[in-house]
Amino acid sequence: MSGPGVITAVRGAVLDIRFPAGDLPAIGHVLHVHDGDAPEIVAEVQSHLDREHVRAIALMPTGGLRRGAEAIATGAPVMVPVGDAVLGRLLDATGRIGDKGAALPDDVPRAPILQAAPALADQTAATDVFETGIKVIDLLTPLAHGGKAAMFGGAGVGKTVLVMELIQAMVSGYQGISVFAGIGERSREGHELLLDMRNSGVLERTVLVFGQMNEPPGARWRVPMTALAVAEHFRDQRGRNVLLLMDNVFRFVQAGMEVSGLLGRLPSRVGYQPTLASEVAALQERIASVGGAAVTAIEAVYVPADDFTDPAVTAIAGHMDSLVVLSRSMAAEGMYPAIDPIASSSTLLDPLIVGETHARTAEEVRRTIEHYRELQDVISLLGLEELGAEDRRLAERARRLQRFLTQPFKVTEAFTGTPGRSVRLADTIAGCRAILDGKCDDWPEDALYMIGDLEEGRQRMEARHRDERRGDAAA
Ligand SMILES: Nc1ncnc2c1ncn2[C@@H]1O[C@H](COP(=O)(O)OP(=O)(O)OP(=O)(O)O)[C@@H](O)[C@H]1O
Repeated sequence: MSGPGVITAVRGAVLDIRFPAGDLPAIGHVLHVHDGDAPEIVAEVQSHLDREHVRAIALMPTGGLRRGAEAIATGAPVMVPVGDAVLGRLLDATGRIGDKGAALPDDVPRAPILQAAPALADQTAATDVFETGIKVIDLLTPLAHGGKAAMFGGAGVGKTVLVMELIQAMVSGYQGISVFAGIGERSREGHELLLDMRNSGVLERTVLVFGQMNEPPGARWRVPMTALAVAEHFRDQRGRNVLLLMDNVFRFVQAGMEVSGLLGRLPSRVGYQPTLASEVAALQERIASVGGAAVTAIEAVYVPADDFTDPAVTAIAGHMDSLVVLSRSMAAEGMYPAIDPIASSSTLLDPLIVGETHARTAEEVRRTIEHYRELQDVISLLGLEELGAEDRRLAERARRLQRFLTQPFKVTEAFTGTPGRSVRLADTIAGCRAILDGKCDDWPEDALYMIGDLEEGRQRMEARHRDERRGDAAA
């Protein structure tokens, strides 16, 4: 532990601190800065400038901080409260309570936010399917229990709605602990989530950690690490399964880019930090299953300017087991959830894991929709009628499959007016099989739009026939 340091420069979130020569705190260690009666500021050492000076990034606003203030190094990384005491609570990146509730007990266990990933030999592979009740996900991009899944999409295509629906679907039926990390998004969304969780009774098994867009870059950059420290404690000390939800991981990369710029480092490709790949890996590799306890991660990833070749997007995608890609054109057509059946994928979609029927059905659904897309140019020029009989049949089935894979969500009930549906995987597969096998060829397309299982479509169709007959009789 070093003796107290003295702040020699403050430039926004960047602090330079002088320590006695030969007694510098290590990189990644925390500094507690005190300036008179002002509240304590927590900062993290980022570089050693010379034998006496370190440069640190503050994880809190530094407004009003003066040169000459004292910085105390504790000889450890930022330590945040973990364990049962934080269940049902909202924390910030430095572990302070953000929900106006009671203070935490003094003896609450604490864990460092920076830790190494578990050794590869200790990790267990993720091959059990985590059913979500969302048709298109369960069929085409199954999520792994203990795996990592990312929802990729540009602005406003439905990432947050999808993550919220997954929270609804998974947390309520889940026996483990859930940890939600809100990274760099609107702070309103965080408070809405807290209220929703409290009302649905899942809050007591959940920990919320927020570093939203109104907070300094250091906080947004460290908040996923804080969430991980909480998740790792439940996994390693308590042997509990943990569901880790992160919205939005792109904001973590962006905050890292801001920090890198503030520290005066030269940018790399597309202006990103030169350490992009290692920063993403340091986060993603800690999300692992060890000794029978699994951490399952669901991450929303913003895709800047809908460019899927963006270096941040590709760096994150490389770590995922399931890639859920949201499509702007599907969102524009109202085909929600706007999950692109062709671009999305999952390593679980293998006959040895999900079984022969599931894998074959998924493959046929994909092939049919892909073939329809290839025909799209011809159709828009000449119309569906000009296709050959075989192509036309395929195109009609593809359109029915696309509609069957839409689904009303529970979280959108309030503004769509349609109650949410959850569909069992077996019913999803049976529905797609029926469409592929031509059993719904004479159904009107809109009977399949925004329904749960196929039975609901049948009821909708029969109700419509009844109405028509009644109308005919009245006429
Ligand atoms: N499943 C859905 N059903 C109906 N409407 C939806 C659905 N998903 C998204 N929407 C519509 O799209 C809008 C944007 O969704 P959302 O906020 O999830 O997008 P986002 O990708 O998270 O956006 P941002 O990048 O701005 O955070 C919603 O407000 C809603 O109107």
